Amino acid sequence: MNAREGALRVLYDVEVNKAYSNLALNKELDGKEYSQLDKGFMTELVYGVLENAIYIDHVIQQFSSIKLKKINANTLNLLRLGIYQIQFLDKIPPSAAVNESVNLAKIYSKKSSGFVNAILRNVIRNKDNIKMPDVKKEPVKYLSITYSHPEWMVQQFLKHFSMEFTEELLKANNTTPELNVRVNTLKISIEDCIKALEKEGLKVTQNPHIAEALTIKGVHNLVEMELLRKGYIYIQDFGSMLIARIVEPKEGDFVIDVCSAPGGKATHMAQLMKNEGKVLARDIHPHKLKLIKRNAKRLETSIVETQNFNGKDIDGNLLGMADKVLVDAPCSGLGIIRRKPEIKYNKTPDDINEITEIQLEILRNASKYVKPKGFIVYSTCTIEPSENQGVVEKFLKDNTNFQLVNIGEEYKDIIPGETQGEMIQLYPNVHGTDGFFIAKLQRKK
Ligand SMILES: C[S@@+](CC[C@H](N)C(=O)[O-])C[C@H]1O[C@@H](n2cnc3c(N)ncnc32)[C@H](O)[C@@H]1O
Repeated sequence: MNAREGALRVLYDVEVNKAYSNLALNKELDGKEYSQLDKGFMTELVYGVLENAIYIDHVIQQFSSIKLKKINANTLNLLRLGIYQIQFLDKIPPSAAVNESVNLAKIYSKKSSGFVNAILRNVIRNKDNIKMPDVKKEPVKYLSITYSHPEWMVQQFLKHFSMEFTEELLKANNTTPELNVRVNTLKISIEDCIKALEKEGLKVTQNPHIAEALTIKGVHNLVEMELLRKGYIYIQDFGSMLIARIVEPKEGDFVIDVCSAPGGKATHMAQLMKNEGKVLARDIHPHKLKLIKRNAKRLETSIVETQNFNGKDIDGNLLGMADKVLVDAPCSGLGIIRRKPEIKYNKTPDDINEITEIQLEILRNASKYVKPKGFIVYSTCTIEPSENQGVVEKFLKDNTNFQLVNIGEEYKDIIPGETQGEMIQLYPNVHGTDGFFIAKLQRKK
């Protein structure tokens, strides 16, 4: 098995079985004997194809008389893999890209090896003459093909942002995020952790806003990293870390995290509480509670208690009991396209309308657990205003007993970039973080 074959299998899984790219890739990497080099190359191929799939399909359609819909999944993915290497990877000789795809076609899609060969050779000959839509006449189509985002998504972004901002956002969505980790200060001091990472030959930078947040460079094998396995660090985006910081739980607090799996923010809150008090970590999916438990065990956050509970229901036993409540709501994920590029192809405009109803219902129910003068934080990893400000504004309309905390002002020391308003929105192209939204509300009495 080589990297290209592994990549083909992962792409099949993502396209046909609708698997998440990160999970499908881990499944392929797990337990198979790939070299370190092959693992890296396979990851690059999978994400490269997924990030650029609309553009690549546009190229295929220019050279194929057969419509894309009529081409079977393996043949199509072999063409995509070939074109990605020809068009985006200077280090691969184009002839090698063609030969490898043709050889794999002989195994995975026997009758189409001639077709794969013909299309890829044609692409090599015409690689600098790919026809693109005119940006002035068809801006949506141009952005959609150039940056491989579906047209409806581009239109949605253009409703809220300028052409220039949208283009920067789409570009940023196709980049690989840097590796951010949170130091688990329950087990190690920040200073000692930085020293230990540097001892492993890694380049470490401490975030200027959040002391426990580090960026590390030079990691070859994350899974084998001792500091990670032993719970000294937790992989987490800066934007995500900001959320627990804005919940700002104190030692001894009772906190409810109503949508908590896999427990990134729940364990961070327990860390900020120095393992004193209680974090009730709930989720609708029982199998995901295992992930929270595993993380809490590894990080030694002993105050995290898991519970299977649907946020669409109300728990009469907890009314007015919590000092702080976190609703890290399920969302369209338009802020984490860098990590899960398949979001671009799997989501529809209807998904957004549907999810806003659920988000509002979960927020309404969760607010009932807040003590007088207590707080509730609503966060998502999307940049779609109807799921963010839209939900909060609707909530505030019928819940006049809550008021917004001006987090742009109150937490300006930890929020990256320019001062923001009462609610904050982070963007990959502006802040270099995932596209998180955060609002904090206080119960008046
Ligand atoms: C954005 S993720 C949470 C991430 C988590 N807070 C963290 O920091 O690791 C949203 C979670 O909400 C859960 N979820 C979806 N619908 C839910 C519902 N109706 N009630 C409770 N949890 C729900 C999903 O299973 C998912 O784990």
